[in-house]
Amino acid sequence: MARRPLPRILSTGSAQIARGRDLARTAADSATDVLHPLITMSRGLRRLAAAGRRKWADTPKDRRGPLLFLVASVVLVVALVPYGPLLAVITLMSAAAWHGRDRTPPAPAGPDEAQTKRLESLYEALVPYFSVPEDPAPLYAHGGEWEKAFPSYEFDDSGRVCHLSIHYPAYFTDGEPDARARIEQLLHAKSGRGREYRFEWDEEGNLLTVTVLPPLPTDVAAQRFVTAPGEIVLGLTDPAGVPRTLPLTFGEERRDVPPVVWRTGTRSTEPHLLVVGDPGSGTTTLLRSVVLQALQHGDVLIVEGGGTGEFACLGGRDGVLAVECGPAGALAGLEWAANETERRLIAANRARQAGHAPPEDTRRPLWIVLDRPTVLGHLSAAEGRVDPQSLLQVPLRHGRAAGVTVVVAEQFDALDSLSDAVRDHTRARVVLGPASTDRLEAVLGSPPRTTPAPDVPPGRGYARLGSGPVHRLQVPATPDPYDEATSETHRQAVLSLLPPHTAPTDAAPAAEPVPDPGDGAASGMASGGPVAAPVAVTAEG
Ligand SMILES: Nc1ncnc2c1ncn2[C@@H]1O[C@H](COP(=O)(O)OP(=O)(O)OP(=O)(O)O)[C@@H](O)[C@H]1O
Repeated sequence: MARRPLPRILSTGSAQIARGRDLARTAADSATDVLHPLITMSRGLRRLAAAGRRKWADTPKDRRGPLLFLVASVVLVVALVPYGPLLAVITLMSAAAWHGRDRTPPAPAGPDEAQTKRLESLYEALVPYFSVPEDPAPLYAHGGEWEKAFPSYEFDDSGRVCHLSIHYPAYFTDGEPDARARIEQLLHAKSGRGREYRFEWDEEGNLLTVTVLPPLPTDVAAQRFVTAPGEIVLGLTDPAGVPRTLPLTFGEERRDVPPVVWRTGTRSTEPHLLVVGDPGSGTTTLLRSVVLQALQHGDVLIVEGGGTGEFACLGGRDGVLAVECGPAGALAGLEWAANETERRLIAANRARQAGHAPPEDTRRPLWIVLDRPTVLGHLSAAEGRVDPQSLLQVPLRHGRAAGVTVVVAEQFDALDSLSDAVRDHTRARVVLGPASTDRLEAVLGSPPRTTPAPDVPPGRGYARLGSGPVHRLQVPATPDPYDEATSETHRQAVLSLLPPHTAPTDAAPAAEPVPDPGDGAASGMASGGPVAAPVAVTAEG
């Protein structure tokens, strides 16, 4: 069958639209040129009127009468003098033209002397990397023109480069990570250490863009985030990295900030999280923040290997199944969680086969949160018990389908002791604290596009969800409210997020939960869940 030609409107439409747009732009430019004096004068009249209004407002009330009289007299005299009104109009228009002139100072023509020196020094430093002797017209040569190599640049108030575009020759091996790393290190050192840089390589355009990143805000306190069920805010990041923002309160202020949101649940592609850091980097704080968010819609079992009672504030609260601090309690709790995962799977499977919706008691999300499980593994081995991590296999492998999420925090030096199941199934990753690029790559699977900063506040690091990009991260301050060093503002912020204490089911009075550093007895337990939660853990201790 012969193909019918496109209607004319479709084939020539875009050309006509483009021509029309050009005509409109030319007409607008000409009109602006012709009307320029008028625009200037009307702007001047507006400014004069505003000045008059200000003067009138500033004049004390008792002097307004004489002032009005003076103005009226001047108007009368001008009106009576020959050619007075004409002269007055000419004077007024001249004054308006003078006041309405464009007063924006002309942009500086180029960099000043010190800035030029910096750019020259950067250019010279790049010459050995971006030139080869065979190049007949090298873009980079000693004593060459840096203006051609750096099409755009910006300086901060301290006179250091904060943005730079760099053209490089097409033969530079920008696809090789080592070659890139050499250039990035050099630029980092020459542009000023102690700041974080982002390097964007445009391989098609042979253009490298270097941007200095402002520090992420550290004044974000724990608070309720506006998120959907199953979404967990890990922290804040750069605006360029994520598609959405969250309205957050900073004391009295409210600001929209870009968050790193981790989606959990049955549709999540990264159903479990691993957090790694050095001591004091803020891993426990991140876990506390995750637990407070998880408790909004689910039940949480907490296993604390550090034994410092940093989750004591959560003991005995609604939704907190147990806070376990020792090997015996941890093993009992994790065994229960593994059985519960299997039970949920079987129940959901049976319901599916019968053509029913999954039963109600399999739908409430269950969270298993472990802080430093390798310590418990060590203690368990000493007592001749199994490693608690071995009980995580089922929740890690089948948790996604059963609504069970596992969160593990561990220190760098114990990473080797993490089980294969933990390493294979935790596809959401966070690294906190100062870490070299190699360490970051080892945990996140990809280096960040930014240079790691040498000094970072607690809670600062990087996050990567699955195979997505590496984001800079600042965790909201969620300290232990029972810690004496915690400020009153932060204590109140965390306390306000805690669920209410679980109503006692027997006559025993509700006691304030105290972590038991001894044999692993549960420090605070409650049956907040719809199924037989590890109350047995409590009884067995
Ligand atoms: N995001 C944060 N914002 C502000 N302060 C934080 C943040 N994260 C942690 N801190 C502070 O840093 C200190 C250490 O935090 P945290 O206990 O969470 O670290 P950690 O990595 O678990 O180390 P450790 O295992 O030694 O306890 C605490 O005083 C805590 O209040």
